[in-house]
Amino acid sequence: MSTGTRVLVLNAGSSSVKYQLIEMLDGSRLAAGLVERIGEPNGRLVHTPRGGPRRETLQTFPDHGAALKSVAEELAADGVGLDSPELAAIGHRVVHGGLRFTAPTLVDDEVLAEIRRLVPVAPLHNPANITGIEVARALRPDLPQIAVFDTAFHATMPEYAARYAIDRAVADEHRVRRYGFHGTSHQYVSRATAALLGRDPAELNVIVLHLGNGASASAVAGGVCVDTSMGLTPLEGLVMGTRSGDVDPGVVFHLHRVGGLTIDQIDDLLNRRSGLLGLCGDNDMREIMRRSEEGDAAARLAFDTYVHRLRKYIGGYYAVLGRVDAIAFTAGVGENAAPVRAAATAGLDQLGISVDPELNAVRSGEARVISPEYSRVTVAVVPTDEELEIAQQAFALVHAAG
Ligand SMILES: Nc1ncnc2c1ncn2[C@@H]1O[C@H](COP(=O)(O)OP(=O)(O)O)[C@@H](O)[C@H]1O
Ligand SMILES: CC(=O)OP(=O)(O)O
Ligand SMILES: [Mg+2]
Repeated sequence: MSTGTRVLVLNAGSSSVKYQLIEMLDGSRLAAGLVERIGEPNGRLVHTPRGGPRRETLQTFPDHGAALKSVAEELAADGVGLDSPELAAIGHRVVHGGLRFTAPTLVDDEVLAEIRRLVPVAPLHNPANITGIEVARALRPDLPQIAVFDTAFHATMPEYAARYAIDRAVADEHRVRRYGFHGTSHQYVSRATAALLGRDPAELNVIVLHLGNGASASAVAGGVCVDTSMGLTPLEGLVMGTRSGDVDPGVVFHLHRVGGLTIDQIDDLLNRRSGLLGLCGDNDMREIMRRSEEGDAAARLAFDTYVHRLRKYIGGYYAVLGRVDAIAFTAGVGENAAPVRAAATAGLDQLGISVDPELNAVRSGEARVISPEYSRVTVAVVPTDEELEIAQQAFALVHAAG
């Protein structure tokens, strides 16, 4: 077994790779960075070494392989290269683990083949995750490559929450059910919320709202996921940057039969050209808030539609849980967009949900409570840290195996 104490975490997205090199002895970041716009002419790599100034590289990264090679060079330049004996494992975010992968898993050829088999149900994500694993494996074939799945935390959902009400035999044959995603974040944030409140996660009921590019809500009862908004694929649920979230499946039939769109065109429409982008031409919440403050009607509608869907899930999960102790906002929008938090919780005092405008306006990278003392439900902003969670799970597996 490796005696290393560091884990490199790769979170490969469709056009980006986020990475962190973490020292597991104290959880500190030795380096962190992001490669974005992979495959486009104006690619960008931002690398931040521990303690040092961040370095930016503007160049074209034709594919994920090229991006990861540049990441390896940046790490080597800091003296913490991929060849370091202190590296214990490489942890990979893998979005869809299907029915089989409900725990962190050491990747071999057979596991990789199963992750590839799941590409049709995570077309935006699993292909990039696979590339990340393949490139990392080529660079360090001797190191354990460990996959940590977005779906894993949701495997505890009761069957009545996971099932769609469609013919059971058909559903079972094709493994059609709700899997849920962003599980690593929901798990981390629900625990961090308990820590913020000084409570035992086992006795806390939390609604977690992960609002990033993809967005999902979950109901977590005593540390266990009991429902989540994403489904067979990361398309169901909340309004997202470019994804529609919930639509009547009849919309698909109609667009095909009457609108003449092919299934692939509808897939592209709902996954890449809908959500905030489809409603107003922008998928960045900052831009949408700026435009709507200037009175732009399309941006205002996009904001209102986004918030309305969010409120429906908050109400729904309130009923699912029966008793809610905390609501936690996380990810890019949840952590930064105070107007979204305010609008999503406005007028819910009857449910014991209140937000203090001054606390809500505070900008900080720390977990913090934004509800007043009298609010029965604690509303909080709890920054997610999927990379740390992935590193911890990967490191624990390496040690358990050793
Ligand atoms: N200061 C901010 N105010 C409002 N929204 C923000 C802010 N910073 C980031 N965001 C939003 O966060 C989103 C990205 O969230 P993030 O969690 O980083 O996404 P992902 O990890 O899914 O790529 C973007 O759509 C952006 O609009
Ligand atoms: C599953 C998912 O939607 O992930 P992301 O938010 O990274 O797109
Ligand atoms: Mg994210």
